[in-house]
Amino acid sequence: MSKDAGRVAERSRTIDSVKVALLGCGVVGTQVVRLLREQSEELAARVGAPIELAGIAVRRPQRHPDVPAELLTTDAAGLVARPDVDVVVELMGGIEPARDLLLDALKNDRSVVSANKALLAEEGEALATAARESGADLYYEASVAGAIPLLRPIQQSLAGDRIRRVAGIVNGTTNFILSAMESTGAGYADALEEAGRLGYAEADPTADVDGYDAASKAAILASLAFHTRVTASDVHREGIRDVTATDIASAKALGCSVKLLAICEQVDGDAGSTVSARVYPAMIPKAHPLASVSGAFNAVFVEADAAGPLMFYGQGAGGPQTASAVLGDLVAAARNRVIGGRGPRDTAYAHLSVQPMGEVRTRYHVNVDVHDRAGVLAAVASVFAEHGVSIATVKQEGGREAESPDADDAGHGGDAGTDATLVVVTHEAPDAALRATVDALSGLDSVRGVASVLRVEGLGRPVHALGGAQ
Ligand SMILES: NC(=O)c1ccc[n+]([C@@H]2O[C@H](COP(=O)([O-])OP(=O)(O)OC[C@H]3O[C@@H](n4cnc5c(N)ncnc54)[C@H](O)[C@@H]3O)[C@@H](O)[C@H]2O)c1
Ligand SMILES: N[C@@H](CCO)C(=O)O
Ligand code: NA
Repeated sequence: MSKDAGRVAERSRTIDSVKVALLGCGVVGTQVVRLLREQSEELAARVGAPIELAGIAVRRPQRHPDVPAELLTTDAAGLVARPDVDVVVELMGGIEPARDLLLDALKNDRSVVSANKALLAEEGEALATAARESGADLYYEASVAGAIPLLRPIQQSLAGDRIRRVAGIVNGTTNFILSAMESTGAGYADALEEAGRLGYAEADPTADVDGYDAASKAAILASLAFHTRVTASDVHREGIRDVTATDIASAKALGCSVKLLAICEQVDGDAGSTVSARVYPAMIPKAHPLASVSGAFNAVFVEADAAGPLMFYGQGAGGPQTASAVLGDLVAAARNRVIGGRGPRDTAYAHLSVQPMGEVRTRYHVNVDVHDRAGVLAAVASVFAEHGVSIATVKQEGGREAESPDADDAGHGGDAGTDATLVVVTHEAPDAALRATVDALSGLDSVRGVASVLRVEGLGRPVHALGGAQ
């Protein structure tokens, strides 16, 4: 009998209840405690043995009057090291001390359940290695898209298929802000304030609005979908701070919505396959199902060779919602303890390198503020052409006809009433070419400035409304 199998067999002989150490009792932890209490009999029936809390590590015990005092401890390391603990549920967040605590737990054959995307995105390899070596389980369904069952379908239900792309809305706070901007015409600052008032945005919203949270989730998704290792720092990241009410209005005019997308793709090239993982706000056609995902909801498209497109939709955040995913993982880990099984290992065998962002091909919507004078359109178009960026459509907004029909038309713009905006939508081009185009445009005499650049993502569907084939 192998060392692993021996350990598993020994566990199944000795377990008459599954003992859980809970680390952290905040928004999610409180709900996990509640559900464990309220559903204890059903959970015992599903697992085959009762799930019992061995202890709860908190910072300030006096802040948890609803929890039996004998369960509370400020000594998280001591709790994890207790010999009767079978599963450690980590809901503290942050990298340390969570990392060391979970590595210790796994090395000592405690299974681990965590909702900590920052930790999983950064230290997934070390944690998976520790789990593999000890034969313990490592589950983290709650870390991406909260309540939505997503990681288990990717890892297990689609294990026989080949996933090509995982793309979607994985941050509820930013989706709430962008939806509010679209529905009310509000600016970014007002929408953020509203998100804070309703409890979606945290006091420091940086992780959400600057895309760090979504980048961690993208790293986890790309690693699982493509059987490789992608960390948060491998993910190209742009947040939503610079999205303006004008961007949203421009998108609307083109039949699009602006969404903060996390996109993970396997890219097959002559030199082999690479993985692209990126987070940025992009226009998507309103006809695309992701465009109608509003408020704090999440939705993720998974495209696999045989299965085709699949969509996962639901609440990606919130105490009870996230606790649902944590409990699902806990039941899986507890069942394995009771019956002597073991969950699937992470299979990071592909060792794919990450495609540089400059090589990623998408379409772009560019607003160029210009002096409305003869030749400006040709000058702007030639800059796109020189950089190999093909224009699909161009439209002029404002300018002499619209704003100042009686103005002297000598063709020397720059004075009030002679400004215009060229709205350019391109065909697919490499990101580096578009960046160089924007830099060069800013140097033209006739250009007042590049007001905005937003990517346009069809996500597998042609963007007919914007002109030209993709
Ligand atoms: N809230 C959500 O909607 C949501 C959704 C998905 C994932 N998550 C993840 O779940 C985890 C928990 O999130 P939350 O919203 O419950 O956070 P929270 O801040 O409400 O709770 C965390 C708790 O852990 C405690 N804690 C932190 N360090 C500790 C330590 N060293 N020892 C003991 N206690 C400690 C804090 O005092 C706090 O009470 C995070 O990793 C978060 O990213 C949260
Ligand atoms: N802050 C995250 C919580 C869920 O991970 C969000 O807004 O989606
Ligand atoms: Na999930």
